[in-house]
Amino acid sequence: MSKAAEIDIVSVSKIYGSTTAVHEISLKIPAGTYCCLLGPSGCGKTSTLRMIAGHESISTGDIRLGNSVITDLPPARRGTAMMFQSYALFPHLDLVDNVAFSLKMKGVEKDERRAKAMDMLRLMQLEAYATRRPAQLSGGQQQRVALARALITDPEALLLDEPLSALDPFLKIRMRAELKKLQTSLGITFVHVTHSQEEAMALADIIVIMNDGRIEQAAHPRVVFEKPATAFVAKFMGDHNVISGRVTKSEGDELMISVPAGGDFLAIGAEAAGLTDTADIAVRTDHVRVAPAAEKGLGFTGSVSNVEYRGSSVKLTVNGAGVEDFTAILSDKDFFANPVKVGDAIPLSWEREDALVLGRLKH
Ligand SMILES: Nc1ncnc2c1ncn2[C@@H]1O[C@H](COP(=O)(O)OP(=O)(O)OP(=O)(O)O)[C@@H](O)[C@H]1O
Repeated sequence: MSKAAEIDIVSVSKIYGSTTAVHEISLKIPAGTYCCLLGPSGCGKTSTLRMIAGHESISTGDIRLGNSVITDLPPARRGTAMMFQSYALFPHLDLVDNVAFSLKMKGVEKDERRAKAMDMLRLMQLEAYATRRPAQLSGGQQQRVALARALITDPEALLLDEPLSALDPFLKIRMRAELKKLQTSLGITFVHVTHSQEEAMALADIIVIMNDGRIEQAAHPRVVFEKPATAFVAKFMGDHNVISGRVTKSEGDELMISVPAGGDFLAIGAEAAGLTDTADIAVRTDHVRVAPAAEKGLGFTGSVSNVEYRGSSVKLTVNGAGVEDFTAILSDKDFFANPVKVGDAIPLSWEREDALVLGRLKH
């Protein structure tokens, strides 16, 4: 296998006619990283991946792989390989010929390319199926053939477009673990497009959250979860309540907002200093307690609108203080020690460090 390479995306845009699908994004993906591009449908993930692969031209900006600028190189000369959502296997060829295909295109002589294809099939634990055709394999096995076919070119970076989406939920989780193991053992850079938060959290060293052609945050999953950079990230990743209001006090990293026709809420964060007009704050759903607030701005009293039992936890939805559909996730133990029902008025509160000031993207 060849060495991993850093991918450096510098002010890259993608414009299709009158649609700007990607707006001047910049991103460094360190060599050997498992990177997930995550976001809702139409946010520009696939366009970004296809520009790295060379299947889509770059409207403005540059992409580097290791020390080379690959912006204008054809896909086969970039040092990248792409695995497609549909796997794109040839139905009439057996596995060896499917896997060896790109070497045949490069003019590699038959014995050599078949030997290399067998090595790849062995790596994917598919050597016993070498003479089968794709239709004679399960979904998970087909996915491994597609991986073998992409990896036979010794890429410095493997690009995967929704690689798990065709699999049933059980297989999805198994293949997810296999992808991670493969990336760790090969040590090459993986860039994986997904719209699943759970998939990205499970796999990535870096999650890149995209919205409307822009990067909202690029960070380790734990950072994204604990310190969402923007209201979009906090809402998209879930597990946070986002409260928006008018700034009434901003001192150092502390901020107080007032919700229209509602309560006042306190939050902390370095972004506080720059916000003078309106601001968004995030409150962790799993750190909310059913108890009066110890300090002004760290809670409110509301009416329970929904109670959802989830096994180890219970999800409460509460409206009050000008805030709608505020979520509190309680452990089953805490909930059943003091159960509440729809229509009850309850106090909710949290600690200072559980309310964060969110930043805003500069457009
Ligand atoms: N060939 C094209 N011509 C015109 N517009 C396009 C083309 N490909 C994509 N777009 C538009 O660019 C935007 C981004 O599309 P893209 O496929 O990159 O998003 P995505 O995040 O991968 O979405 P999905 O998860 O649905 O695949 C969308 O508005 C889409 O309609």
